[in-house]
Amino acid sequence: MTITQINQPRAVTPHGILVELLQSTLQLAQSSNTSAEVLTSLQQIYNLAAGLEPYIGEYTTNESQGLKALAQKTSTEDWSKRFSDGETVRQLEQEMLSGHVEGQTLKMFVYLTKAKRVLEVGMFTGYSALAMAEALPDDGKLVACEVDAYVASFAQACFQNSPHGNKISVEVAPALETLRKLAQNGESFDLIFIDADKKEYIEYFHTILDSSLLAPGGLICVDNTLMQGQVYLPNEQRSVNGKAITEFNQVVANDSRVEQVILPLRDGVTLIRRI
Ligand SMILES: C[S@@+](CC[C@H](N)C(=O)[O-])C[C@H]1O[C@@H](n2cnc3c(N)ncnc32)[C@H](O)[C@@H]1O
Repeated sequence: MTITQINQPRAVTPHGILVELLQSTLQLAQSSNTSAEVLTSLQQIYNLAAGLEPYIGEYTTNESQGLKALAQKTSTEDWSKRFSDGETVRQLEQEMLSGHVEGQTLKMFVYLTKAKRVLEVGMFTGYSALAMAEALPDDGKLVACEVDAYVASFAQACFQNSPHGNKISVEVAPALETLRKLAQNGESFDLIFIDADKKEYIEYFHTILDSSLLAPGGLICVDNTLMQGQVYLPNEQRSVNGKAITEFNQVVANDSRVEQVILPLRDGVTLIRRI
C-alpha cells in the first residue's frame, strides 16, 4: 500500500496565528500557577477562536474531486527540493494555495457577477483558477498569469483531469508583462483576481485601472490584504510583504476612482469596483 504524505500547512492567516498563540498561552497557563477563573476564561476564548475555521469549512459546499486532487498533489510535493534543484525560480510552498473556503468564495463571485472572462494574476498550482473556471459558462475563459514554468506545467497537468480545465489558458511570464500585453490587445475581464508578487500589487492595480483590462461593472478581488495581521500591527513587526500590502491598502483607499471592502476571509480579500 502506498501511503501519501500530506504535510500540514502552517498558520498563515491572522486568525490561524491567533489560534496558535492562544493555544500556547493556554498551555503556559495550565503549566503555571494560574487561577481556575483565568484558566476557564482562556479555555473559552480558545474554543471560540479554534472552532471558527473548521466550522466554516464543514458547512461550506464541498470542493470538487478535481480541486481536492489538486490540493492533495500540492501538499505532497517537496517544494524546497524543487527550489534547491533549480526547477522553480523561487521558493514556493503549499501555504500559497488558497484552498476550499476561499476557492468556494471566488467561485461564488464568478456566479454572482455572471463573469464570462476572468483574469488571474498569480496562479501557483491552479487551485483558485480551477475553482473560478468551474463557475464559468462553457464558453467562458480564464487567463492565468504565472511566472514559474514548473508550477505552470504542474497546474496544467491537474487541469487536464477536470472537465473545466479547457477554459483556462496560462501565460508563463512576469505578470506585468502579460497585463501590458493583454491591455495593448484591448482585452478586458469581468473579474480579476490578484494574488502574485505582493511588492507589485500597486503596479498591477494601476495597470488595470489605467487600461481597459477591467470590463465596465467588473470586480477586482485581491488576496492577502491583511497579510497575517501585519497591516495593523506596528511597523517594526512588518515583513517586506507586510509593508508592501500596507502601502497597497493605502493606495486603494486614496484612489477616488474605486470603492472597496476588505473581507476578513483567510488572509484578507479586498473587493474593488470602479465607481
Ligand atoms: C500565492 S501564489 C498564488 C496562489 C493561487 N492563486 C491559489 O489561490 O492557489 C502566488 C503565485 O504567483 C507567482 N508569482 C510571483 N511573482 C509573479 C510575477 N511577477 N508574475 C507572475 N507570477 C508571479 C508565484 O510563482 C506563485 O505561484
